[in-house]
Amino acid sequence: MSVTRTQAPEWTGRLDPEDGSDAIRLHQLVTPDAKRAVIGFACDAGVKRNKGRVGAKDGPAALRQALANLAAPQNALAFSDLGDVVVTGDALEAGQDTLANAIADALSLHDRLVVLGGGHETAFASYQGLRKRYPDARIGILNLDAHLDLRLPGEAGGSSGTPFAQIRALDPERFDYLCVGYAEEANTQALFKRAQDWGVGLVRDHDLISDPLAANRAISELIARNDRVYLTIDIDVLSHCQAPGVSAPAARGVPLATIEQIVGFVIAKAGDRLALADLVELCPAYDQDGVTAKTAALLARRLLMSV
Ligand SMILES: N=CN[C@@H](CCC(=O)O)C(=O)O
Ligand SMILES: [Mn+2]
Ligand SMILES: [Mn+2]
Repeated sequence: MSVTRTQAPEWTGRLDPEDGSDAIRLHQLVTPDAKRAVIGFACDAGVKRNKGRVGAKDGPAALRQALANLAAPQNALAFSDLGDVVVTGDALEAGQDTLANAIADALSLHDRLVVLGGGHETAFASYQGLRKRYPDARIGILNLDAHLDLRLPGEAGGSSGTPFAQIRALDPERFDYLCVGYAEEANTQALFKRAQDWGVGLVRDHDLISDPLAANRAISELIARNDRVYLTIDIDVLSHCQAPGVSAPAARGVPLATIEQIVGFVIAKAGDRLALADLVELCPAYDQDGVTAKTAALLARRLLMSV
């Protein structure tokens, strides 16, 4: 049972020199001390404690691989790779502490950091890292997820199902949480009751299917009343066709184009206030043709490359 930091791997991928200097892919943009950065959280402990199917520990490597060959956009931005925090066995709390400290340090050097999970226990570390960097800020939490993840920690402690209850326990007065894309049948009434008691904003998957812009007003309001926005994307918010490689695939899910629209909207509205985002629950062992990693990489690319 231990926590280690590993160096960033070397990024490699396809090269197209015959097409000239504009034929750039993301692996060619990785450089130290860039404004944007990624860091990985290689951890199975949260999903294991939550009785899910494990494999999220391999998420960061699969995401890097899927990112590497994506084409760079016009006006591409360089980004840094800060390596991984690796949790072996059940050392979840120590891993979350290490990641939170790494995030707080990174946010003084980089203007946007994208954390590659890990299960949704990543979020408890992400939030604490952002809070350490900005102790006095009002932080709005936007979670794109089929699940509310408001379970209470059990005897073993937190898990991938508890991050937002744990965040609230740190400071109930300042808790400001909006969950977008939840599936009614994937959350018990106990969790909905808790969400109501804690003033959680909710936008249902069905509402986003009939109107892709259904969450935009609630998102605008969240951004307007906070100094910082923490965006956390649980890839199981998408349908199992788009995201089979997760612990808990969604039978229905929100369409990818709608999630892309939402991420673009958050970036445009929040600007510099969106300093931290994470992508969680990718489980490569169940990922047919790497489609889930490719999907998650589209979202990570947008977060890294957009101003
Ligand atoms: N990260 C959270 N996951 C879901 C998992 C549900 C399931 O395994 O079916 C939750 O706890 O609600
Ligand atoms: Mn989740
Ligand atoms: Mn989920």
